[in-house]
Amino acid sequence: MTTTSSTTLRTAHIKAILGNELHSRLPSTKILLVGAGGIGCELLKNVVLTGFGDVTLLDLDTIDLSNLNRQFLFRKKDVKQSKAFVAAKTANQFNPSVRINPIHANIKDPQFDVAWFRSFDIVLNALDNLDARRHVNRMCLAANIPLVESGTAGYLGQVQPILKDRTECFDCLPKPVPKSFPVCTIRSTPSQPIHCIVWAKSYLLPQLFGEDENGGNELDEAEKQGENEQEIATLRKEAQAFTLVRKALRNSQPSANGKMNGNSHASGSADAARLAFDKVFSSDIKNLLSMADMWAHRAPPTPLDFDKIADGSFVLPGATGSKAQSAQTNGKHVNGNGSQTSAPEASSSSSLKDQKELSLQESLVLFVSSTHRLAARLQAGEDTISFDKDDDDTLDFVTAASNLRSAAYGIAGKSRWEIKEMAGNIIPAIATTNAIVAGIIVLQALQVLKKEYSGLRNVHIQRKAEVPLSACSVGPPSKNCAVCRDTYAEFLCDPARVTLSQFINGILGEGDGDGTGERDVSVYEAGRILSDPDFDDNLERTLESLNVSRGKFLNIVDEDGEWGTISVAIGQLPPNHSHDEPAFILPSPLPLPPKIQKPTVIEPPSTPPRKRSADEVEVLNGRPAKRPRVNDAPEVNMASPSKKRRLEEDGLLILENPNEVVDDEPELIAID
Ligand SMILES: Nc1ncnc2c1ncn2[C@@H]1O[C@H](COP(=O)(O)OP(=O)(O)OP(=O)(O)O)[C@@H](O)[C@H]1O
Ligand SMILES: [Zn+2]
Repeated sequence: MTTTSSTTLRTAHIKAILGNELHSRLPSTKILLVGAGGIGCELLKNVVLTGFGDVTLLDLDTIDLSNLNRQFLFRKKDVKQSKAFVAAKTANQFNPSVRINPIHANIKDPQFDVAWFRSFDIVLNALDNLDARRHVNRMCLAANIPLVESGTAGYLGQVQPILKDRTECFDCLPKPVPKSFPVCTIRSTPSQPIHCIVWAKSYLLPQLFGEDENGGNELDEAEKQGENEQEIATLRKEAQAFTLVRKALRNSQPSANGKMNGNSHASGSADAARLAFDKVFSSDIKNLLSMADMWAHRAPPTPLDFDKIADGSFVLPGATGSKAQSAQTNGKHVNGNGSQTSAPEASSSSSLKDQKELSLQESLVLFVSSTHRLAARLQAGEDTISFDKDDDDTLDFVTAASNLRSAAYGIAGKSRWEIKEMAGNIIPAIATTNAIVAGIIVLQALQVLKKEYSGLRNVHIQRKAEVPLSACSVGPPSKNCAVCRDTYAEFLCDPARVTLSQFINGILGEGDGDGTGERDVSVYEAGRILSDPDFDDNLERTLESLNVSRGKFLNIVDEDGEWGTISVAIGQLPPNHSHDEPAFILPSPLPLPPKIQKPTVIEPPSTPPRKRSADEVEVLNGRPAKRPRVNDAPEVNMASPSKKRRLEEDGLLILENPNEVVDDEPELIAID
């Protein structure tokens, strides 16, 4: 059989489905596929088998053993290799005539600038985090390249085609913020297993093995939010007392084999695990109990007793008879120095051990042994240890500590398996959901390439047996979106030779102030403000000295809120650009932002504008401003911070929250 005939046979079916015209375009269509994980592997397979011929596959990660259950392009021998390279090599065998260019890198790296994005016909996202998704969304808008965005969470999945000025972008709709808990719930009044898990993972583990020496910032914040002052003061003292335990963990010699030493005095030196236990599960709880008010309407916790748990005589209130006994020892024998002959982590080779609930005594043994293992790592030179769901020592520690805390607060315990899932924020990935999503991505991509925009759909995979897939028409861009409503432009330059004022004047050009030309503007990079009409200190500095480089965006915001924001991507000069020419190339034509309907503003009292001092404004080299004007979140409407500033300059004081105390402003007018 000749090569031609085998190719013809290979493509006969797909050609019949797609039609000659579209099918013949696929080999030369340039696709960027971002992410070679669960969705990415399925998608690469689809892309290759559909007949696309030029694929760039980018992923920053290496293969982990836990990926193998669903990332079917990888085998055990590939663990620790680059995902992009292995996926490309495996998928190439499905169709050797496809060019797959693997890149092992972060999509946010500066070399992947707008011009690079523009070199593709379409971008397909197979990512797993908001930050990277937002970045690609923005780059595709700036480059005006269609994007198909996707995601799965267990049985749920979603595919969203995004076309500039035609559809909603990824940021048009606000995204849910990750769940957080009030600091006092975590630190003193937990009522659910997750509170104890978060405490063990995000408070106790960093306190003992991480950088955070007193968790002060969190408490300062809680105080500002108006949480109970006395409780905060107690928590502050509690945090300071960790210093002693941290020292012991870094200096003490844990007893042999990770066995717990029931009596610190008997060993001649304080045992660090015992010290940690006594502090957090006994003294700290006793301190909290001394605040009677706190327990007037809720069940008080029970301080735990190391020795009694170790010898099996500890009884929690409410536990009675044989239940109490089995809850504590599980019938296991405990020897004289408090070590259990079969520690849970060593007791069984079966994975079932991960799924059983630990007795109080087993939690204690695990607490001591994991503390010793982590302390040994610090003593062996590790600077700090933070939680990683795949690091057995940290997972054991969090399992033990959260279960002990749950016991003290009368909360149900959780197995190591459940804790891994909860502490690791794991949403089980289901290969079938990934496969369905990957199939839909290709269908939407084909729709985009055919330019049949009426057929574009936001598709959801849902857990409804009657309607497993829902396909909704795509919405238009949101009028208020601070990402896709910007006017995009590109400024090619050598950041070491271009000043901020050259940039501003160049982009605004010589117009008459009607969207172009000289007008009052502020310039931002991400959350930093680089200049505004009252702050000109940076104007003669180079972009490089302001840490503005290739791949970043500078936003030009109209001070009067009359014109839309211009979002300028910084790109590279062409290699043949002469050194004698200006060190930048302006976009042609210059960006012309749309006119904005001016919001009605209450006439403020006239007060002379106040010049800002340098330390009040942006602090360069990445340090945050004392009082940042805008935050980093793309949802922020860039017009509103400057509107807020204008009002402030006009004498109105805008409070961040209703409790903010103002001491130097005698007259306040409350406005909504
Ligand atoms: N900024 C980024 N640049 C490049 N690749 C990225 C970036 N952020 C995430 N990725 C990649 O996106 C892929 C997402 O795949 P997936 O959701 O299956 O995650 P995973 O890390 O493989 O699995 P799990 O998180 O369950 O261990 C990962 O391979 C990840 O490395
Ligand atoms: Zn948008």
